[in-house]
Amino acid sequence: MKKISLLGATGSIGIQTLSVIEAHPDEFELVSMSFGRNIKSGIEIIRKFNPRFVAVQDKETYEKLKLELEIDKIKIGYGQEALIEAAIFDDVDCLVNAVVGSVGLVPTLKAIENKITIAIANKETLVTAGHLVTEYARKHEVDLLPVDSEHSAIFQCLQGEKSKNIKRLIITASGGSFRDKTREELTNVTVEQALNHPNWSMGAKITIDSATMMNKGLEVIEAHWLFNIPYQKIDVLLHKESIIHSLVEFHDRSVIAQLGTPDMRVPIQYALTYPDRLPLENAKRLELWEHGKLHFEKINFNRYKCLQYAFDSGKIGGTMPTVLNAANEEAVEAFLKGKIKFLQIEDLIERAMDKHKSIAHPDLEQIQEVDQLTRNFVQTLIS
Ligand SMILES: NC(=O)C1=CN([C@@H]2O[C@H](COP(=O)(O)OP(=O)(O)OC[C@H]3O[C@@H](n4cnc5c(N)ncnc54)[C@H](OP(=O)(O)O)[C@@H]3O)[C@@H](O)[C@H]2O)C=CC1
Ligand SMILES: CC(=O)[C@@H](O)[C@H](O)COP(=O)(O)O
Ligand SMILES: [Mn+2]
Repeated sequence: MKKISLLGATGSIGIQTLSVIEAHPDEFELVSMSFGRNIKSGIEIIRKFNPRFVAVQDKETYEKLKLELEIDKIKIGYGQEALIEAAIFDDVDCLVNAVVGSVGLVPTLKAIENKITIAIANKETLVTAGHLVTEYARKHEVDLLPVDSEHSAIFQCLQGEKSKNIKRLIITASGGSFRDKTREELTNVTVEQALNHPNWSMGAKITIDSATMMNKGLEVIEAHWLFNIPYQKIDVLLHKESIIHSLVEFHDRSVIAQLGTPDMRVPIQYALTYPDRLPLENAKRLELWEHGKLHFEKINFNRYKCLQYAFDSGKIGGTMPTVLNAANEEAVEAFLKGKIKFLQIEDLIERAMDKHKSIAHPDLEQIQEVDQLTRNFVQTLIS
């Protein structure tokens, strides 16, 4: 029985993780969990899965939850300390980090210190402090298992392979909601249009990231850290069907790809069962003949500026990816709230990066400081 702590239980990845846990009651047990403020969904999950500890985002949600739950044996808490407690609660074997944003960083580091295997969906954590997370994982001999579909694909392609034989990683990108629009046509796009991803049903933040192509940028940085591969050996390929989840080219020109219908339960379950596999009964089988043609296109970096910024920040290194991530988190939130236009997201990121002088090999404190300063700077520009 694998004991799971799940951060971000009410989200898109969280709910799908719970469906995997529910499908295999003899394999997995939910020991602890967190959510933000979505108390209705949180209570449903608590009643169904009976976790021993629940963390919520703030005191107000905590007070409401206390009134709703008459079950004494569930411990609850709020804020950053509670998020950490949920991550490392009692005898947890595996932390599924499915929270959104860099708030997931410290709980991840603490879980690694406690020798808990990490199944990581929360890509912002790896972008903002990939060197710290991977150094910690090496030092404490903890597995860092990818949940993001592209990284799970690469991870599966690399099973039994030596990393010295890799020529390049090829990360596929759907192009997001606006892939058929020109840059000019992006000027007045709405939040509702941006949230309409062609292939995946996901949380709001990542869906906007897909539309700006920042999601792919974050994934490039995530791949750099997870697979210890230089940026020069990472390519992005437009593939609008999201059937090929990513590919690895080896020195002998052989290319291995991982395919499947777009269903996040597959990479989630693989991270939970690795190196084994379990059936996923109600997942749609891939029948390639149903798709007829698959499409591929070269990336135009002038069209997708956020992807260029992500490569730039990764190559500069130090605290520059922290700035990229924090500026993006703030800008996307502002766009979702209707405070800025779609194309201003990339402008704000560019301005934050231009202003910043990267600090090499930052420690946690420096990362947190740069993260906060960047957020303040972007908020000032917005207001
Ligand atoms: N969705 C997907 O298919 C994929 C997602 N990912 C990555 O996985 C992560 C989660 O994505 P997704 O599930 O789509 O996101 P969602 O927005 O659907 O869910 C986010 C979860 O985090 C909680 N949360 C949000 N902010 C805070 C906070 N400040 N403190 C504590 N908890 C918080 C939310 O709680 P509440 O509901 O109460 O607000 C919710 O449970 C992201 O990093 C994303 O990039 C990667 C690959 C695919
Ligand atoms: C499901 C998943 O892993 C997402 O990150 C997905 O990749 C988004 O698709 P695009 O960013 O390619 O549009
Ligand atoms: Mn992805």
